[in-house]
Amino acid sequence: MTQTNPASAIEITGLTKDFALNLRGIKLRAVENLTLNVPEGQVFGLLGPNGSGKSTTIKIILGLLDPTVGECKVFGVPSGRVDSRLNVGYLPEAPYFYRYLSGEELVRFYGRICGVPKKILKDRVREVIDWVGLSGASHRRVGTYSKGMLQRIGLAQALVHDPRLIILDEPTAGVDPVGSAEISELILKLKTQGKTVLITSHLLAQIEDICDRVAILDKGKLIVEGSVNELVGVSNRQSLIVDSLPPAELEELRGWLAARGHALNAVEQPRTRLDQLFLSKVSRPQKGGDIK
Ligand SMILES: Nc1ncnc2c1ncn2[C@@H]1O[C@H](COP(=O)(O)OP(=O)(O)OP(=O)(O)O)[C@@H](O)[C@H]1O
Repeated sequence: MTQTNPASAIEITGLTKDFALNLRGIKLRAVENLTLNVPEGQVFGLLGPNGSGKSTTIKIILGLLDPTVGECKVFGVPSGRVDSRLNVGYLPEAPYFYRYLSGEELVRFYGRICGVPKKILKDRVREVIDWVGLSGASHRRVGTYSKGMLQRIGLAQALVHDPRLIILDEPTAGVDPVGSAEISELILKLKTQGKTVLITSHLLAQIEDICDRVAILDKGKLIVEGSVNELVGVSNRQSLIVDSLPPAELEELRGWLAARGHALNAVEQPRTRLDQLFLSKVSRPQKGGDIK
């Protein structure tokens, strides 16, 4: 195995992907000259509007599609090679699971496909199902699971072979805010275990909360890439949160700042975020019960 950059989980260089649309040679450029580095051990958000090339990029990382131009390496191994996938777990955008299998049977099935040794498979399956909070429902048929439970069992199948890189395509699509917050918590736990997570999501507040870095694609091109703190922080301003001031004292403060050459730019009532309000009001489901 040739290891080019040990600090990179994914290295994409000059990647272009064209799809042939018809026999007359009309092509659609889904990804154009993309260069991207996903550092190992970080949560990385791949963002962009519908049709911007996120899923195409993921399929190339997974070796499901070949690049037209450029290259993609996973832990230093070209993504077209089968061994590049040994350390990758994948939760597709709309996973299709065989509905008559129980959660446990499903995860065991994927564990066998991924080569988890037989003697540890049973314990490993229980461990990951417990980890995603589905122990109490592991014998239920997957066809009876709610959307949130399906995403959790999908996460369990992606983790069963203990991969170093986990790719999650829209893991919270259609999941309610409680389920969504729990998936965010699981992603952050994966990070504390040293895993690399590549996630796509249209829930930008969630991405901001959990990602170290993000890349934004538009029409197949990389528009922005960087650390979330650098991208959304405003470096030349500060917020001070104080108890409510009577108008006279507020004017005094404004004058005090003006005398020192500073402006009081905004006086606002702090607001809680709607998702935090929602989470503080609704009950969390019992583990293994009707998890949403
Ligand atoms: N197999 C294919 N054949 C032809 N065109 C395709 C194919 N797969 C994707 N495309 C086109 O490539 C472009 C990028 O699609 P892609 O699915 O990568 O976008 P996306 O960012 O994942 O979108 P979404 O957020 O809707 O999932 C789109 O214009 C899409 O129609």
